[in-house]
Amino acid sequence: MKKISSKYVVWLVFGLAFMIGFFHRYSIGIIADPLREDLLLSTAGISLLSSMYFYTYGFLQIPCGIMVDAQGPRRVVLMGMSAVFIGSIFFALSPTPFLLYIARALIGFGAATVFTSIFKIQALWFKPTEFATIAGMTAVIGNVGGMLATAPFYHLTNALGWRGGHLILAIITVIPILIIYGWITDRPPAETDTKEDKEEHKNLEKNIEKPPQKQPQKITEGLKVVVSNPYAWVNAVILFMVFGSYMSFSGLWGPHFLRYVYEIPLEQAANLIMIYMAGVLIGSPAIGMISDRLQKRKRVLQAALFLLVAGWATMILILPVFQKMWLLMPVLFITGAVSISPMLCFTNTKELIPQEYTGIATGFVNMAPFFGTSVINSLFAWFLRTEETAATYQAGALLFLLAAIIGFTASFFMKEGLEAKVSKIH
Ligand SMILES: NCCCC[C@H](N)C(=O)NCC(=O)O
Repeated sequence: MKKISSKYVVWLVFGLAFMIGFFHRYSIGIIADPLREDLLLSTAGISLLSSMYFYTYGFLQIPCGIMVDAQGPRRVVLMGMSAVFIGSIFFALSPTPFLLYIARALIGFGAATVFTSIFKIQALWFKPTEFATIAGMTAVIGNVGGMLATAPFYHLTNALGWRGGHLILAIITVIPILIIYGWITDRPPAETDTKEDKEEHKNLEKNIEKPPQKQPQKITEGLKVVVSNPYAWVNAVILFMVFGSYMSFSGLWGPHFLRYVYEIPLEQAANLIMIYMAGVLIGSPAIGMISDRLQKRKRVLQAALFLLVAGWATMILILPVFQKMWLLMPVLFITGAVSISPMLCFTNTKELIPQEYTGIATGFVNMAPFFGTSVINSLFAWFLRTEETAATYQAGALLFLLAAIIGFTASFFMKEGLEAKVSKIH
């Protein structure tokens, strides 16, 4: 069977898998009420059900990265998406909460394989000078999945119920499985029709299809290379702080922070979070593109993190004094746009680690945002332990400012890695 030779189509198919995984991440909130009614789940049970995904996803990042480097992204994603498929069917048919938890963990396990795989695909198919742009687009495609899990999923489950909704998700999951199985290779195929592809593949010669390496000593060696690299740790710190705050703000505390501190109804606050998310969606590819154009990761990230510090300071300390809503909107948008800038940390890590270990490196740094979110969420809750007021929300939100300052400071310890890669290719 003739294989796909367009890097954009390959990326898009892996992107669809990433989108499906992201969809599941945010899908429980919408179906919480019917789940409560049908399976008598308590609020704690709903929260555990949602968390099952995050725990498996976070903890499996390194093992998934190891598998990706050893087996190649194609096989790993085929296995992962099959787990998502089976998990979705189990979820849809589950007669008891226990089976529902197992199904959710299976979905989390499957979804966990995709991020490290898509980064490996990007490393094998795209030029180093395109990497940050395509990584930014990957974040967009994931977030679109997250957005589809809101109103559109609400309407779907209204029409078909939560079981029907999950059966539809299972059917959609078959699409990337079939395309990846039949038409996609890990690396650009040696045979290709178009002149552009031939030219491009000549530049990425070392990536041309060859069997993946499987030696076990490679795994230990890869882990050693990644964990002993101080710059991978710097990137992990930035991701822990900045993505931890981003997920904590957009996923949990943001609406209530705006509601109390700006004295607005919760519905308006939730709409304002959409402005922050619009910033994320536009900022992600824009920052990647700027970084690729300038061929700089560190400087671009520093500039973005400086704006992030300014954005949080304005939103938390300055604007509440004046209560100017028309000023809050652009500040939210800009803060969202620069909150996603640490996507450059994945790119930077990939550039500092040999390509054969891109999977392990991506998995290693991608654990940080998940731990960051749980730590920041808990610390924020500590500020609200006695009462929920504008003052306690403002105090909790200072964590975001502090995290941005730490992230900005850490960015001075980054090492630029793109120049070396570009000079090797030309
Ligand atoms: N709203 C969730 C934040 C996700 C951060 C980032 N865009 C991303 O894709 N991270 C990798 C992942 O595995 O989620």
